[in-house]
This record gives sequence, C-alpha cells and structure tokens, in this order.
Amino acid sequence: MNESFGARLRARLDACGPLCVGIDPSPALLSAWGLDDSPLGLERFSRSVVEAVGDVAAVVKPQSAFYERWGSRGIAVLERTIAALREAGTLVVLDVKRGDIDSTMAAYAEAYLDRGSPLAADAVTLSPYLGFESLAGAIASAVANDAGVFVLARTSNPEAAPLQRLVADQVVAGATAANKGHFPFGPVGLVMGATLPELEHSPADLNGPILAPGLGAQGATPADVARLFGPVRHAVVPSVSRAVLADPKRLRSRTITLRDECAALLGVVAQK
Ligand SMILES: O=C(O)c1cc(=O)[nH]c(=O)n1[C@@H]1O[C@H](COP(=O)(O)O)[C@@H](O)[C@H]1O
Repeated sequence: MNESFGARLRARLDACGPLCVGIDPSPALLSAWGLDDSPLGLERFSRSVVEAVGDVAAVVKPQSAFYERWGSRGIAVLERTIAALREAGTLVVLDVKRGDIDSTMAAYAEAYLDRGSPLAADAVTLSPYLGFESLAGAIASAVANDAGVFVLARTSNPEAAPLQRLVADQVVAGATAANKGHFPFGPVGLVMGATLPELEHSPADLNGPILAPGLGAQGATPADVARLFGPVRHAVVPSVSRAVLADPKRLRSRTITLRDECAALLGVVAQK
C-alpha cells in the first residue's frame, strides 16, 4: 500500500522544515529574471525553481493561472514542471482553487488527483463556495489516490474577510469531520492566510495541515506565522512566492533562510 498524503507531508515537514515555495511565473517575474514572457520563458523559470528549491522546500506550489495564460503550451510546461518536482522529491500542491457541483468536481478530481493524469499533484487547492459537501467526491478521490486537498477557509487577502467570516466555521468543521480517524494527518488541509490579524476560527482539532500563504509580498513575517499558528505549530506550512522568487541568484538562500526562521520561531526541528 502507498503512503497517504498526510504521512508523506509529515515526513517531508520533519525532514525539511516548514515552508512551501510557490512557483508564480508572472510577466513581472519573468522580466525580472531576463526571460521572455513565452512558454519557453515559463519553462526556464520553472526548471530553475525546481533546481533551486526542490531539495530544501518541503512543498512546492505551482500557480496554475500563470501556465493557463499560455493555453495548451503553458499546460504542457505545467505538466513537465509537476513531473520535475516529483523527480526532485518535493511534494507538489497545485494551486487551482477549483470548486463546482459534484459531477464537475469529479472531472476536476480526475484531472488533478487521479494518479494516471499528467497533471496529477500530491494535493490541490479547492474552493468551498458551492458548499463543503460539493467537495466530497474530490476528497474521496484524494483518499483513493493517496493525495490531499487544501480548502480555502480564511484567505490571505483582506477583502475576503466579510464573506469568509460567515462560512469559515463550516469549512473548518467539514474538514475536521473528513479527517477523523486518519493518522498522522487526514487528507483535508485548510488555507488560512499568514496575514490574518487573528485566527477567528480555530483549527486546533483539524488533524490536518494548514497552508498559510502571505509571507513576504503580502506583508506577513515568520513572527506572524508563529503568533497565529503557535497552537498548531506542527501542522502549519507557511507559503511564499514573490519574496523568494524576486531574485534568481538568491532564491535558494532566501528559501533556506525563511524556512529556518519559520522553524525556529515555531519551535519545530528539521532533520536536515
Ligand atoms: O491558495 C493559495 O495558495 C493562496 C491562498 C491565499 O489565501 N492567498 C494567496 O495568496 N494564495 C496564493 O499564494 C500565492 C501568493 O504569492 P505571494 O504573495 O507572491 O507570496 C499566489 O499564488 C496566490 O494565488
């Protein structure tokens, strides 16, 4: 039997320390790297990120939107990027933020979670706004494929607060129920921004990982991560894109510095 996503993530966090590096090949970053905004530019950017951080970041999160911009040629680069990340040994969270009725979700699950799919990742980001229950099929597919999902609970952008505040308790409760009985983590993680002023919806009983984007460009610091997520310190995966991607020469060193700072402030120990 294969290892569950929860077991693989736990092992990776224990080995590398707590950090997810996003691959967000925006036109601005491609230009800063001296690359063309083209599928070839995307490919070079993505390959460089895999080489620079694939062995030091517990998780890497390609942002699908920046590949989708280029249609089928961009998706082909995304497929190769996912394959290269898997080869490098890191875990791949594909950021697609999908959420739809159950029959459509089944197709998304086939695309992103089915082991045989060229876009299959270790986990995907999902949106719960068609109802947490609409994600049940995708969660079942994640379990069947030893994969995971990260469901948006409280995102890092401040304008989300009035809407998400109304439903985040339902999202936390749905994820907590889906994770019951799984060890060390269940298949359902939550997204909770590192930029949040406070955690209004406690993930203490989640029994799953928490992806916390917003480090750096959106203003959050490792100290914010520690303050917010101290009670669930072993489950939090802080996530950063632009702040480490800004300079290709310092990408690896900035990743290691940020990762080690998060580990120290969270009081978790990485083995390497
Ligand atoms: O799901 C995400 O990763 C995500 C959730 C969230 O609440 N906020 C958020 O910024 N993200 C993503 O995380 C990345 C953040 O990039 P930086 O602001 O450059 O670190 C982008 O790809 C966003 O789409």
